Amino acid sequence: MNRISPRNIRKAKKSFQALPLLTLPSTVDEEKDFATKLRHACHTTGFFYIENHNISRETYQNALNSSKKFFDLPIDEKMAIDYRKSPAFRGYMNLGCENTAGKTDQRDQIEFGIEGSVVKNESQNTTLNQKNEVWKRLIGPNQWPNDSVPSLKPHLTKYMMEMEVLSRRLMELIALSLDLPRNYFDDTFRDSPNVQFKICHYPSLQKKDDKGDQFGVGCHTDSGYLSLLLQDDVGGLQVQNGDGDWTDAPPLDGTIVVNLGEMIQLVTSGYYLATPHRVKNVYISNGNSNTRGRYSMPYFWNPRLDYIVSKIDPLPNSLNWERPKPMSLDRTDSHGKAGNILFSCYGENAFKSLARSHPDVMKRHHMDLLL
Ligand SMILES: O=C(O)CCC(=O)C(=O)O
Ligand SMILES: [Fe+2]
Repeated sequence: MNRISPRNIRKAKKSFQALPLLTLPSTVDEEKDFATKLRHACHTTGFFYIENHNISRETYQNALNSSKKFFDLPIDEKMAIDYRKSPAFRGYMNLGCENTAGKTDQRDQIEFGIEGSVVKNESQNTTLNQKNEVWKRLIGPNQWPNDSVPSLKPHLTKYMMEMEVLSRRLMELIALSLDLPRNYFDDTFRDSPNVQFKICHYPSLQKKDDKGDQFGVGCHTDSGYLSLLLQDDVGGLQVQNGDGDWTDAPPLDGTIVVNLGEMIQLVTSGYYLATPHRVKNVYISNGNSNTRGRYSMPYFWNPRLDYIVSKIDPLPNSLNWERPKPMSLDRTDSHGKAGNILFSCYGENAFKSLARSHPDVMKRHHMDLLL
């Protein structure tokens, strides 16, 4: 099979200057018109804002406020839920723990997923060692700071429940936008989809004139289907267009930023785009650089871990290409690394993506995979 380089796949993407704002339909009558707009946004930018999303202000403000309380705690209290204790990469990640394409990210964060129990190897009662079931290692419990910030668990659990409803609705609308039956993606997300949910804190730059090139997270594409981002009013998120230029995705009150991941790019044979993005740290004048900064809540809506990715084949003829078709999509730019191979099993991609960014967890819990 012919391969084109990730650089050329990027070139094949159409340029954009600003990101669209879409109003989710309230009635079935509004869906057709919405689906056309959604198709255009997913095909040309892969990144857009939504309003009328039904996530209540109370729900997301509570989630954000409780999260800020956590980040304001002394470091030893935050480290009580250190993510390195978790084979499933869950918990608090201090500054310096994460990298994108080998460069340290300037953010700290708490990682959550679906509540589960560590999967054991039945015969030996030890942690799994079959390399081909590597995705089972992502199943496990969350770490909650129940003693230090008791409100965090109920507030984030409520937020995640509302985001699940929104994600399922968006997948239904995405199916319609591709001229597919509205339940087309139901099987992909049945039982327990691999939700990843994070609260990120991007510390302020130290000085006003510190323009620099300090990134909270470097240029990357997300690995799943949908990423739904709630950001505070600080800003710093940037999106790369088809010419390689960067467009700001500033905060718009009451909206959620949606972007598409590598899996949906793959299943649509590149008709929909997984768009590269990054976050720049900014200077906040009233901030103490240790505790204040930008806060964001990215929610990643991913397939169930054992889902074998299968392309929509053929893509409906009604989908017009407004840019050249990519010749191959079995490799993409992922987490800033060119030539990232995509496995057919979604869970393997998910594990690999975390493994790359978090070598400490690999050394502590998954040494057998490194040998
Ligand atoms: O915090 C943000 O604005 C974006 C975060 C992001 O892109 C990610 O964690 O994948
Ligand atoms: Fe991202």
